[in-house]
Amino acid sequence: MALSVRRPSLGRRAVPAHPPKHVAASQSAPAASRRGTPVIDFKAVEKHYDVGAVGLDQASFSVQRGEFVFLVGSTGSGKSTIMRLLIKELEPTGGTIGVAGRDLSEITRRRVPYYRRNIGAVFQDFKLLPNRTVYDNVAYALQVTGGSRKDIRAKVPDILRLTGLSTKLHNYPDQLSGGEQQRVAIARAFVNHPPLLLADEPTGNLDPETSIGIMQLLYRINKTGTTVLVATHDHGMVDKMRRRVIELSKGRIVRDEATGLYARDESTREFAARLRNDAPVAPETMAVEASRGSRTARFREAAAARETAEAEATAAREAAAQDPTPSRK
Ligand SMILES: Nc1ncnc2c1ncn2[C@@H]1O[C@H](COP(=O)(O)OP(=O)(O)OP(=O)(O)O)[C@@H](O)[C@H]1O
Repeated sequence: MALSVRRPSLGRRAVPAHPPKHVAASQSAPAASRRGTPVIDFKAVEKHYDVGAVGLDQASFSVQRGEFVFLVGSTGSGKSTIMRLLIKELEPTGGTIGVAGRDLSEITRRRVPYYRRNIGAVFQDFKLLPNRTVYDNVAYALQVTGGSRKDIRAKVPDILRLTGLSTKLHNYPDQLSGGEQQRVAIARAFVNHPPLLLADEPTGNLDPETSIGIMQLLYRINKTGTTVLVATHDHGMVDKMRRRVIELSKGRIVRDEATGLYARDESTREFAARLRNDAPVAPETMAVEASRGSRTARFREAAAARETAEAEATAAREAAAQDPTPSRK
């Protein structure tokens, strides 16, 4: 279940060069206290690699059951580190990580394979077994977790139908397109119906059309109640889906929006400052404004409020004109 460090891919949109150091995570994300035990709970998590590289720096965020969350950020910002910590391929150097209420530091090495059964993982490079058919690749995931033959016969065709692979079950991976191979990888990750699905650059090697199909599939899986965490550079996808977005920069969480874009939306003040070539707005203010919704949405709200006020004033004028009662001085 190795997660490899991603190589930068072309066409990525840069995140701000100097994002705010601290942004209160979950400013617009669901409040954990209101919604029970989070599926993922990072508290001040640090990951410093032996060579001195910072993987994560005081990262705190939580994800509730059934959420669909994008992790975004430039290359080396810490997305894969989060994924690898979640599957216990890495240990944090500080802070605590909870999964479904369980402190991961309490899971012994021997118990890690059992823990991982609750997590489906999908990677950019598919990691399929080349000498096994589609059916066997998926069945294998059940075999290694002790699934019976009956279990396999019942579950594999089901998941192949869900992932649109029913006609490809006898194909080998090299007889499939990239998108189909990724579907097999998702089928394999989801055949046990894990409550948590992690996808690290699931559309990284795929063309835009195929990427949409893969995202739709992840969305469908999310609709079954599975919590989905996707690390991606695919800004088109993030912008289309309008789901929760957590942005990392140099291991820090710099943005957490309930329905975000890939790149932080520009606030009205930032826009004005840019137009006037003013002094920059304080980053904390920008982040708070950004978390309140897009500029377009605010313009629409303001216009709607103006229209309502005008309609009310007109109605009041008309009512006054029809009212024969003289007004008291
Ligand atoms: N095994 C490792 N040993 C040393 N440093 C590492 C290791 N893995 C990651 N790092 C460093 O930790 C930081 C975060 O890396 P990580 O792979 O989490 O970033 P990322 O956001 O997933 O990047 P990408 O988008 O390129 O996949 C980077 O500076 C990276 O060089």
